[in-house]
Amino acid sequence: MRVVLKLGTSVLTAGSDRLHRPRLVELMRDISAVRAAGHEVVLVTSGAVLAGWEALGFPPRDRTLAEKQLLSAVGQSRLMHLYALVAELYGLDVAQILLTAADFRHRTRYLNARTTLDSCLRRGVLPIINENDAVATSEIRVGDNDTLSAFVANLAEADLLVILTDAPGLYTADPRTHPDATLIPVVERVTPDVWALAGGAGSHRGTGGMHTKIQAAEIATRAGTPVVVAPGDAPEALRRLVAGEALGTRFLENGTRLEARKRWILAEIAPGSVELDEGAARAVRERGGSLLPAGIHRVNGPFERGHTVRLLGPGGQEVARGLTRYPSSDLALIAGRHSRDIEAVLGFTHGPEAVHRDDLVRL
Ligand SMILES: Nc1ncnc2c1ncn2[C@@H]1O[C@H](COP(=O)(O)OP(=O)(O)O)[C@@H](O)[C@H]1O
Ligand SMILES: N[C@@H](CCC(=O)OP(=O)(O)O)C(=O)O
Repeated sequence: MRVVLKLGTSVLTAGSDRLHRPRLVELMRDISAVRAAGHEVVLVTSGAVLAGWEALGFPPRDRTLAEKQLLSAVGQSRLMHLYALVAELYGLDVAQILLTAADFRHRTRYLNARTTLDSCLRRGVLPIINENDAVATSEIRVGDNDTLSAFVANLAEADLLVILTDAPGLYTADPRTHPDATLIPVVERVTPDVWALAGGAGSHRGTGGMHTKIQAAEIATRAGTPVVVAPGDAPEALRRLVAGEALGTRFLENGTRLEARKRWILAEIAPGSVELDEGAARAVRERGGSLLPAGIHRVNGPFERGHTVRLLGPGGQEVARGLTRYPSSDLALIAGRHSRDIEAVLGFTHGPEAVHRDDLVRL
């Protein structure tokens, strides 16, 4: 299972006004146990602003963007330093990936982020993601890490998104102000009724309260990834959730991940195409295999890396549609050649496939 775990500031501080070291150790132990059981974990963390505030001796609260940027610039490296220290206790290496909304919007940046994330997971390194607050102006900010974690779950094609927070889950009303509110264990679909539970603006604490968690749930479940909002102080929360235990609120996925992805690929406008030889057309059509450059005899561009292209059989009929890993200019140079020659021809490689089977929809 590939899990994206989001830790809010409230979890990392454990009710105090600084990063709570013992809590970090507990959380890392939980992550390490889940990884030892064979799962992949991607961490999305908040806490940079808080860490900066702590490092500068708790200056008076100032919620302007400039101050947040300063505090996160100071705090991000300290936050990572702490993560590296506690990860080392469990023999884990960590990697820092800082993203903004622009990285999800631009195809090439999106694909590059995905490649780096994949490389970390392949090498057993724990990727730790936060918003790049220091450079994120209002137009390119995601703005809150709940939403960021949903974008990351899509990027990573996660099987589960776990959002740990200081509430035990989604309640029928904000439990801080409504002591009689009760836990909702399962949300089948994010409807207006569900949105209404988050309370109006102003009832939220932290960056977004429950509102941004529901938004994250909507984004991820729509792409086929289930989401759990659970209490960050529950012992071994991640291990228990991955094992299927009911804890907090579970938002059920809306269709399968593959269907969501295929819908997305088919919805793309695809002016570019590649013409396949008989063998490649058969491999793609009959076995749903990846398309290698060797099976391409003509490239009809222009198109960029990550664009949707039509895969045409020898008779000119469209056999499939998929996302190309190479732009048309590069693909023209490696068409008809063995994948092991890619690096020699281009001077770099984005992998052996022109279109990977995960990115391909047969027609
Ligand atoms: N319906 C609700 N159920 C649970 N919590 C809610 C609800 N509405 C608002 N909240 C508030 O959302 C808070 C969690 O969000 P937030 O403070 O932003 O945490 P984090 O730092 O983990 O993102 C809870 O402490 C709670 O006061
Ligand atoms: N990027 C910011 C966190 C923003 C955020 O969404 O915080 P939270 O509501 O605590 O998850 C930081 O590192 O401080």
